[in-house]
Amino acid sequence: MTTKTPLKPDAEVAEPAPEPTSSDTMLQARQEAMRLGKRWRRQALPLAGIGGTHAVGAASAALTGPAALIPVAAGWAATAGTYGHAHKRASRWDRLYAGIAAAGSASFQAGLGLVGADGITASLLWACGCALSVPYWVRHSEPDPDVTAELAAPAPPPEALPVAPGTADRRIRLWDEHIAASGKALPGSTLSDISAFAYGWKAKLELAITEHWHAALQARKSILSVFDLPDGRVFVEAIPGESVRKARLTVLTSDPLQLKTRWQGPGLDPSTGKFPLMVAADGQPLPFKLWNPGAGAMHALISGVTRSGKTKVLDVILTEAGMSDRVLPLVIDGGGGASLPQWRGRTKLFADTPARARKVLRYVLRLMERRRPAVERQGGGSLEPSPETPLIPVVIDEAHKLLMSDDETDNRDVVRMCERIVQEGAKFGICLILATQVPSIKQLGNSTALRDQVKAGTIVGLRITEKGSGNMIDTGDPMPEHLKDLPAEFPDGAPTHGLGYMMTARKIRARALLLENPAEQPLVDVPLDADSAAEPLPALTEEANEEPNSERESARHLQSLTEDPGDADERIQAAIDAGTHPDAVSLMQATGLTLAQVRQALARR
Ligand SMILES: Nc1ncnc2c1ncn2[C@@H]1O[C@H](COP(=O)(O)OP(=O)(O)OP(=O)(O)O)[C@@H](O)[C@H]1O
Repeated sequence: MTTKTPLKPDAEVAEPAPEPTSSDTMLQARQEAMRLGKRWRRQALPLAGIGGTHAVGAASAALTGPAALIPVAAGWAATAGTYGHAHKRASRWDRLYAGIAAAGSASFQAGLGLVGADGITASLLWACGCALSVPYWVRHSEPDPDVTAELAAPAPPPEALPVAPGTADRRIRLWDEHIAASGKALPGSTLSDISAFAYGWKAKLELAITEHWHAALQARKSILSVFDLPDGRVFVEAIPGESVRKARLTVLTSDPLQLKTRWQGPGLDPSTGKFPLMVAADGQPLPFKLWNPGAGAMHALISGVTRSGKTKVLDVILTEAGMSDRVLPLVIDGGGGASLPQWRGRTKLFADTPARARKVLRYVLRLMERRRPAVERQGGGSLEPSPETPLIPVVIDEAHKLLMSDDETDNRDVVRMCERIVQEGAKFGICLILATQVPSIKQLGNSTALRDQVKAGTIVGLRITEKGSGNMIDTGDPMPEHLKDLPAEFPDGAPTHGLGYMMTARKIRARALLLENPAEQPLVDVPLDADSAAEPLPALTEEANEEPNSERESARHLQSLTEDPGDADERIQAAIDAGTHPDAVSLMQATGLTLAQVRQALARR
């Protein structure tokens, strides 16, 4: 029986190599020398220069009479030519270096020509030349690329071929087929940079030319359907600074917001004024800003229906504030002391009736005046929160109860006071943090000033129940979903307390951090700055006849707040200039002043 040895392909049958001849060896040596010469020619240049100088000097020394000048003249000419070449293309320092090298070479040529190139002068020439070459070598320490070796190296394997259609990521296939195809929700769009995270995946979305990323927001329901997901699992957000055709897509395969995320301890960063308040659907924390470094205190509005979790949001804000060495919060509980009971006795001022609320607000307005000289002393700008000048956030829970007026209650004085705080307080380190049931101007006492200033700050929108009520949220970029569409329960039946949106750069569903018992947290006793401390604290104890609900008393309060009656006069003049009929009622409606103020102002005219 015979065994067959497998046949090798023809190319693999090796021929015996022929013996190298001496001319081959010479050729190889020359090629190697040329290769090295090409690679190291820059570094060898100074040595060639020193050698040339040596040769010129030696030749001149060997000759006698005027003939001795010929090599020196030729050497100087070559040196001058070299210097001229270097000078033309070099920087200032290179020119200086080339000049020193040329002068050195010429001097040595003359010196050697005069005294002869004996052992001492030649050694001196080489030693000085090498010393002079050191900066040049340092500068050209990198050899020239070894092109010859690179050409001789085997070619790298070709890059992997693109993935054949049909074998790409399943998500891209679904996208291309059901979203990006012609006639579908986002024709011509592409999905890229897909990355997974603990609860799903993210991708970069690029829409067809002429499209805006808002179109992707509209296509959210189609995307949910294509990826077979329940509502509230797809988010489209703008990418700051990128083209309007690009957006970030977040797809949740599970919902991390279903789990409560507990507050982890104080996180206020004094350098940014921020602390984490909510956790977004992709697991990222969303910070709340108490102040903007360099730009003053930030106002805020927290809104949501009863049991949506807004008091718990205030608990986190108050705890972060109370544990900081540069924040001194004041509390007004519009719920009669039942909304924020854990803060009674734990803040410098705690007001639980409308009359006490007014006292606190008036006190805050006086603090603004007390702090005015400090702002002037620092030459304008805003007071930066510090242990010496603490930020004073005035937190008002159930603020709508104190701001809205009806037939029986006139709260316009409270609105005026709050307006002044939001309009002027930021630079004095004083801000207003309001909690209402609905993010609407109506709940802010129909004050456009309050609405505008609060909108410029932070809005936390928790669940609401009526569509028309979210009019402070439905502006700017469209929301991924209306706050009224937020579910009351998660699929497992657990309530969605704390679920909502923070109107910051990221519009993504989020849930507030939960702090069960704020009373357990140790607070820092922050003293007021000297200017503010001079203002006596209001006594919040007396009960009798506290309610200034009558028109007369409201007007008196307003009058006390308007130090300059010219303010009312200016408003009235502006309203008349704008075409308002000059009767007291029309002017009252147009200016927001009380009837008494309007009458007084008209009497002054
Ligand atoms: N972020 C959260 N995570 C989990 N549970 C929360 C969260 N926020 C609030 N809750 C729970 O929801 C319930 C209601 O919260 P909270 O009192 O803050 O609501 P509210 O909107 O202020 O209600 P009300 O207007 O009636 O005062 C509380 O039992 C609280 O424990």
